[in-house]
Amino acid sequence: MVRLQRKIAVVGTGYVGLTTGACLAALGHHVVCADIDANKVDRLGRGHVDILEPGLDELVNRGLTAGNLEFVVGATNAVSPETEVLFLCVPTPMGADGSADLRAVESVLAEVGDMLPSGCAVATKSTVPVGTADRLRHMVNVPIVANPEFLREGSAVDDFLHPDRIVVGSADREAAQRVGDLYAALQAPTLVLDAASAEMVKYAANCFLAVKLSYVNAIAQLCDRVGADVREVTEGMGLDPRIGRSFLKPGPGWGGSCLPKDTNALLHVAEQAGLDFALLRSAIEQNVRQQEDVIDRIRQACDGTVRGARIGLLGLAFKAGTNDLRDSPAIGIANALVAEGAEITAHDPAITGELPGMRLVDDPYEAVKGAIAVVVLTEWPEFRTLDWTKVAELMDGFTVVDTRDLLDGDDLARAGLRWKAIGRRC
Ligand SMILES: NC(=O)c1ccc[n+]([C@@H]2O[C@H](COP(=O)([O-])OP(=O)(O)OC[C@H]3O[C@@H](n4cnc5c(N)ncnc54)[C@H](O)[C@@H]3O)[C@@H](O)[C@H]2O)c1
Ligand SMILES: O=c1ccn([C@@H]2O[C@H](COP(=O)(O)OP(=O)(O)O[C@H]3O[C@H](CO)[C@@H](O)[C@H](O)[C@H]3O)[C@@H](O)[C@H]2O)c(=O)[nH]1
Repeated sequence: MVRLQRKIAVVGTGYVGLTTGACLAALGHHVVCADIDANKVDRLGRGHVDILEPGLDELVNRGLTAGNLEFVVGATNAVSPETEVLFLCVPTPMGADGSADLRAVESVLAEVGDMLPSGCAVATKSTVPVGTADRLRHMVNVPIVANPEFLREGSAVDDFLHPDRIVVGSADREAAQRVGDLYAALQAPTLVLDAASAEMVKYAANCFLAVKLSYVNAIAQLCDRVGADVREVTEGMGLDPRIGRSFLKPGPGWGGSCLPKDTNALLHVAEQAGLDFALLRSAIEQNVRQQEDVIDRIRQACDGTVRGARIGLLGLAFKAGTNDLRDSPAIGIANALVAEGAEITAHDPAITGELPGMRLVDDPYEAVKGAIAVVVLTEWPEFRTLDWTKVAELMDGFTVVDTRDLLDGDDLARAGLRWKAIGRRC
């Protein structure tokens, strides 16, 4: 029997909102989740989860069955006189000038601003620029608490239930503490800060990760030029606990729904504050160069031009374990190849349907058939165990560009294929 604890409203049922709602319900709270997308609400209400997140489906269905997780259309329908915390989990996409677009956040606050009961708090889980909680305080009759979320796609439920830290920040410390208390069962270190610092933690963390990746991607490029092996180099770096082993894997560039928009948003915040954040700008520029470098490697694999060349792509999601294509480097690279006249056939185990400009197939061997070059763009483990002799027979060329350093070069060599990985001796 679920012990009903606090009455929570969650607005936005995407990666963050649905995970938050389902996990808080699993912790015993009564949660009402709202979305503007009536079709999504209808499906969720019947237990259908459309995003790929291990464990989420089960938690949603458990909450529905227990009766402490509900789905409604529209933020106002999630609010009741008993609501204690309203979580904002709506998108904050990148605006034309790089800044975070806060229209969804503002529109929800405008909708519910007057109807929140006293004693309630609004918690922003959406990633919002520093100063947002203070700037929007006038829109609601209750305190706003910045409560950034650090979950990763593909491990959202596990990350939510086993967080490294809980960060809450507000001008009203008592309200911040109340929001922090919701997570008490998780026994995570909890930082109670002012709102600006809490908002800054989120950007500072994501941008640090992006800088780290741009750095390691540049090191991989350099390894290629000087004859070093980036896998050995990063192993040597990662053993230093001040550096750490994670986020040291070179790739086709970092992507996804967060890092690209959050780096641009922080750059914009810095510009507004009169700071030339050259380091961050440079990390963003390196990321563009990384993708251009991959395209160049593909051109070389096709004897200098991709015009008219059949290219097989393995992986389209921005990383393995998700079906999210938002700001995926693989999509950027595929589109650039299409624009140069390549004929693209792509396979991703998590993606079905149609994508503009390319043929999407549900069999990896179909994707490589007749290809001059094959390119691994997402590190799905199943690509590692493909029958490379069969791949070699199906291909018209013999180069496999492995942007994730996923494959075993010896396996490919035995099949008569040429393996090209960034920064690896091959
Ligand atoms: N995706 C992540 O891994 C992640 C992690 C941490 C933080 N964040 C941040 O969380 C926020 C949400 O990200 P997401 O990936 O969950 O987005 P998402 O696009 O997956 O989901 C957002 C949901 O909000 C709904 N929505 C939009 N406007 C609405 C409104 N006015 N009223 C009610 N619902 C509305 C949409 O229909 C959608 O279902 C962003 O600010 C993002 O930066 C995302
Ligand atoms: O060693 C690595 C690690 C990651 N990546 C790439 O970096 C990008 C981001 O990966 P990841 O951070 O795992 O994805 P997200 O799910 O977008 O999570 C980030 O963005 C979220 C939204 O803000 C935060 O909550 C998370 O803490 C933060 O890790 C992807 O393109 C990955 O392929 C690499 O190339 N090499």
